[in-house]
Amino acid sequence: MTSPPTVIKIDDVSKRFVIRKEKSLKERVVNFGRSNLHKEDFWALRNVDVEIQSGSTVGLVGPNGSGKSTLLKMIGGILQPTSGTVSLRGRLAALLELGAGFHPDLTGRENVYLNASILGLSRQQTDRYFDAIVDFSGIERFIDTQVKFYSSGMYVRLAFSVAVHVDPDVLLVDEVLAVGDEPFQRKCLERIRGFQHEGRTIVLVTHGLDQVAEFCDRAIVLEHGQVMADGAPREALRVLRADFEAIRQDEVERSQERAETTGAARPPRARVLGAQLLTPDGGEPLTTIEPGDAIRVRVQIQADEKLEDWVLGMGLDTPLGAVVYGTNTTLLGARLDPVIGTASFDFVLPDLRLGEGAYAVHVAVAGTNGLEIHRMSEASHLEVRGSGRGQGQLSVDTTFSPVAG
Ligand SMILES: Nc1ncnc2c1ncn2[C@@H]1O[C@H](COP(=O)(O)OP(=O)(O)OP(=O)(O)O)[C@@H](O)[C@H]1O
Repeated sequence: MTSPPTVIKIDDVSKRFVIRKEKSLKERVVNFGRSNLHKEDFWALRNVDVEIQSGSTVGLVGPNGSGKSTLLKMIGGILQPTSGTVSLRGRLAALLELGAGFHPDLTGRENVYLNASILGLSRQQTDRYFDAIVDFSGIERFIDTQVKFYSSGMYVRLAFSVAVHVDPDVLLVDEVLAVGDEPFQRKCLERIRGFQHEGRTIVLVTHGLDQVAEFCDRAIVLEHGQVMADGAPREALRVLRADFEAIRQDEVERSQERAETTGAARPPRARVLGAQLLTPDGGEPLTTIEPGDAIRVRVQIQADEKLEDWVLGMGLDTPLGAVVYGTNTTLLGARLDPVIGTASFDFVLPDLRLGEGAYAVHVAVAGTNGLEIHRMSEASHLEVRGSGRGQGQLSVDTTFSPVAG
């Protein structure tokens, strides 16, 4: 079998922006008479290589400022790379940041024609699609209003509607979809699904990781302008979650250091060392269960300083990080004695009626004031075998019968 042709080829692409910064007062005095701005190079993308095959749906994910929109704009031809090349085959339609593509002083109607012509449609072709475009957008009342008076949701409605009606081979969608209301977002996602069935190529920038898991057959994780992971969404998202966790932990540590230097009260140094899953009697390690089995989660923590007034939390997450279940010692009405050094604690979960699949166990130590001290989001992993009688995160012994009469 031959693999589908490549429609987007990003070859060793880097993008540099020049940032102008205000000089400090000292610099202004030293450089008196010259500009108050100094320039600094900023690399938004560095040596990115990506090939996207026809018919695939790719999610571009990553922390804020990691270069996702820059890469998407480069695929869309809105930005040129500083070095490297981007090539694209087929007709492209793009829904990029708000403001791109539409002229503010023109009406919605005029913008539809302008936009469609930029995307390669003749006036006659646009005439044919026009009613469908306006109908899908749901903003017919405002179609003869200048778009500068549109709300961001109205704007996106019209822009998305044009993008999906011009028969594109490649559809680029930036996060902007998120400003549409819920029914419209649903409609867009349905349309994107339709596109997938028709074998079109879609590149989606999003922070909705569940959207990536649901829609994409591939995810690319960008961080600091570089590709950190590229592959099956589940694996790529695991890398991203680990990154987020590291960023979060970094922030906690920085705020602790800040508290130290300012003399403010800071939480004690403590961390989760790990967790093991055991049979309920605590005898055997365990990795796989049947729905309805019980498990014992043994948690180890380390307190480098006396840990008082504290809370221990534990929970189960899907591979994408959605919490399926969580609890903590406050909710359970348990009082924790002060701890110093290492200590272990058991949570016993009887009758765990989880649906088939993989789950991660998270564990966190927090103060009774609610401030988290340390969290381990994948302290352990649990696999639940299924009965094949249902889907989702719950296992239910559902019965079925026709109603007589
Ligand atoms: N025109 C520009 N001039 C200077 N810097 C820019 C410009 N456009 C983007 N950047 C910078 O490049 C970096 C990447 O921006 P980009 O918008 O691609 O990130 P992103 O991953 O899409 O972020 P977000 O999730 O916040 O939308 C950011 O640090 C941003 O400030």
